Amino acid sequence: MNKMTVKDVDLKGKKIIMRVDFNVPQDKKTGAITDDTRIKAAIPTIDYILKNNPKKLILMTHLGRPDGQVKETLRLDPVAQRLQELIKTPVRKLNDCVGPEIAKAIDASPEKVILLENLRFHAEEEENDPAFAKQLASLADTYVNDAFGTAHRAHASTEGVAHDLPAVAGFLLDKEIEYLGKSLEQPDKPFAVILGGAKVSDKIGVIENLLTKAQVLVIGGGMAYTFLKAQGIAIGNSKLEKDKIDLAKETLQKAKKAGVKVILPVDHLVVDNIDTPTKIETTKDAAIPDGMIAVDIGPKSIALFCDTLKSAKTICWNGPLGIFENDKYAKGTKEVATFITTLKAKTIIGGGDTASAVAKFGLESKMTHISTGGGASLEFMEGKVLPGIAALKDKQ
Ligand SMILES: Nc1ncnc2c1ncn2[C@@H]1O[C@H](COP(=O)(O)OP(=O)(O)O)[C@@H](O)[C@H]1O
Ligand SMILES: O=C(OP(=O)(O)O)[C@H](O)COP(=O)(O)O
Ligand SMILES: [Mg+2]
Repeated sequence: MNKMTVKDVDLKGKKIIMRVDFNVPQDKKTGAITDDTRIKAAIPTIDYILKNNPKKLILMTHLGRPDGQVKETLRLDPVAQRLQELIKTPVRKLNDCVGPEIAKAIDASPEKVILLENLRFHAEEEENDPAFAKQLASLADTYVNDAFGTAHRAHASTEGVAHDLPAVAGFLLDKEIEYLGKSLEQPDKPFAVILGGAKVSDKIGVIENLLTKAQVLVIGGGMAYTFLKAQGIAIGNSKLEKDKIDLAKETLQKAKKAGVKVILPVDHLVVDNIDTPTKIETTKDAAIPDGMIAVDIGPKSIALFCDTLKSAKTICWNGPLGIFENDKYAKGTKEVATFITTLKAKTIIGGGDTASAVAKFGLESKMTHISTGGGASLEFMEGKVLPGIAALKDKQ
């Protein structure tokens, strides 16, 4: 990567502000962190900075999508607690991320490592508001970006702040770009992409560009139902992105023209209620009965997905194929994940939740690479310049 890193700047005696992606999966009921991969992934950079005697290391991240409001369940206290355990160094967690009181609290903190409160409690973060970015910048002397998972967002903490301070990359960002760049430049063919998950409107747009790279596209999870609807198939109350139906239709036509094989689920596990189901059934075909919600792909789809993937030489996967957090809805994701580990193929997994699924099934060491970024790795794969990376200083 042609960007300066923490190794290229003087850290001693300086206040360093570092954007990390600690947007970790949490248990819906208790708020407990269910997977700390993203916290662990930032530790090499944190350790390196601390070894170089900075005055302070100020960490900042978002958690979830609170949409500019303070949401008690999305405060970062559990993240600070886990970070402190992992780095074996005390962490001071503050209750906001900007303002004179925060600047004072940082200076007064006996702890060297500070974690600011969830950036997305302020709408200005996602608006990339220059005044908000300046407030963040005013807390430090140097900016480090190690948030690969959020590098596709042009937000105040990932892009704006880089205009106000010397801005360099951390080791995770550098490593992710290096790896994905090398392995996806000329992937061994057939190259298959598996797309699932819940961020349909965010990620459906990447497919068009992927049609020039991949030979096979397997679509499951929350991503599948907008495509099935576009084909006139009944989807009950399953996840639907209404204003993307036309885009899904066009995408399917473009894929046909480009000769890219698109595989969608042919059966599903459906429930009447996600959290408290009284009915759990497998459909006989792709159609979903009225009032029912698809929570996983069905057994015929598992077989079809595995059969489609068996000859792939490179597989990139973002987005679980069902609501795997619930063991009853995890079979599709688990079986396909297990199957691809048996292939002679390069397996690249990306995304906070997909990585967490792979960890839950104990398959981490059997995949070729696990990236901390889902949307970020998809946009990188498309060939887009990620704004969080573009804003950093070029190597001289
Ligand atoms: N059929 C489905 N309906 C609703 N949500 C789903 C479905 N299948 C998967 N999901 C959800 O998608 C979420 C992850 O999506 P996303 O954030 O896009 O993936 P990643 O973090 O790997 O990039 C998971 O929390 C999972 O429960
Ligand atoms: O979890 C993330 O992305 P992912 O779900 O695509 O892996 C990142 O932290 C970005 O979060 P966002 O999609 O709310 O901007
Ligand atoms: Mg996610």
